[in-house]
Amino acid sequence: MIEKKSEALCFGGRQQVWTHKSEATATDMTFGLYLPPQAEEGPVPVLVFLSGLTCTHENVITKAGAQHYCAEHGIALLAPDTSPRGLDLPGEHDDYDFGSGAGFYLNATQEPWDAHYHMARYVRGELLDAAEMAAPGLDMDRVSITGHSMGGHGALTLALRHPDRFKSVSAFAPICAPSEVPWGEKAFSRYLGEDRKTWRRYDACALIEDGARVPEILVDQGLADNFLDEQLRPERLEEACRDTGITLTVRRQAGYDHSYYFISTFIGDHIRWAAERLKA
Ligand SMILES: N[C@@H](CCC(=O)N[C@@H](CS)C(=O)NCC(=O)O)C(=O)O
Repeated sequence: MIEKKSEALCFGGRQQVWTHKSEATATDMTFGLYLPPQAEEGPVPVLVFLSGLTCTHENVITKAGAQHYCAEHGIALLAPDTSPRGLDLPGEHDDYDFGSGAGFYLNATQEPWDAHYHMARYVRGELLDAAEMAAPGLDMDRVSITGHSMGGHGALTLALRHPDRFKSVSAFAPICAPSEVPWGEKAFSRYLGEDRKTWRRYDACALIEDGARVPEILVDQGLADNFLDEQLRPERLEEACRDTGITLTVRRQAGYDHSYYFISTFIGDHIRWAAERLKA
């Protein structure tokens, strides 16, 4: 069952919000879906945007200014939530970087998180199925992925793990090596347990070191981002990609911070980059 919660006209297209029941999370899930004007005429490709810590489906659809570029290129934007909602697991709402708003796009194996926190499975499967149900005009053979911070980590790891599913991947200020930084160590040890070997499939650098490949990656990173050195570490991704055949472009943007002001400045480039690959 899927229910439309809202719809508004935006740059000639439709910005919608939908809610549906998810088996992966065993909760209701909400997502934003922007249908560009071209969706009235025929199937359009889809760009998934995964948001960062503390976000819901709403941040990117209200703050990134993406709809203008999606309308220009005839691309739908699919924006899921960042965690299951409506639960009250022990400690779930205590910290901004763990639990609600911080699902880390993985499949938890540790109690009590393993009953609900399956955001990797959700994004890869049910989210795409629900979007297709919401808008049968979407071309689900042409799907790309991008994201911000924790969502950049999600985009990189999902694309590396499912290179046939996603036609391209890019990221804004991604957590490049979560196993090696405080945000990732905290989340992974609680969701996945203390055995660090199990963390590797949710760490972009480890996945590449273990042989996962995508043809190319675009990253934008603000140099005035407070989280750059402690949490994000784009230089680790550059190291991991060296001599692998992956064409990595990291654009270091002087003066930009971690916020949606940074994202809205460069979102047009990421949508165009995805459009070129979705339409190739
Ligand atoms: N300590 C910060 C960290 C959270 C943060 O910066 N979140 C980023 C993603 S990692 C974000 O997109 N926040 C929501 C927004 O700016 O709209 C806070 O709680 O606001």
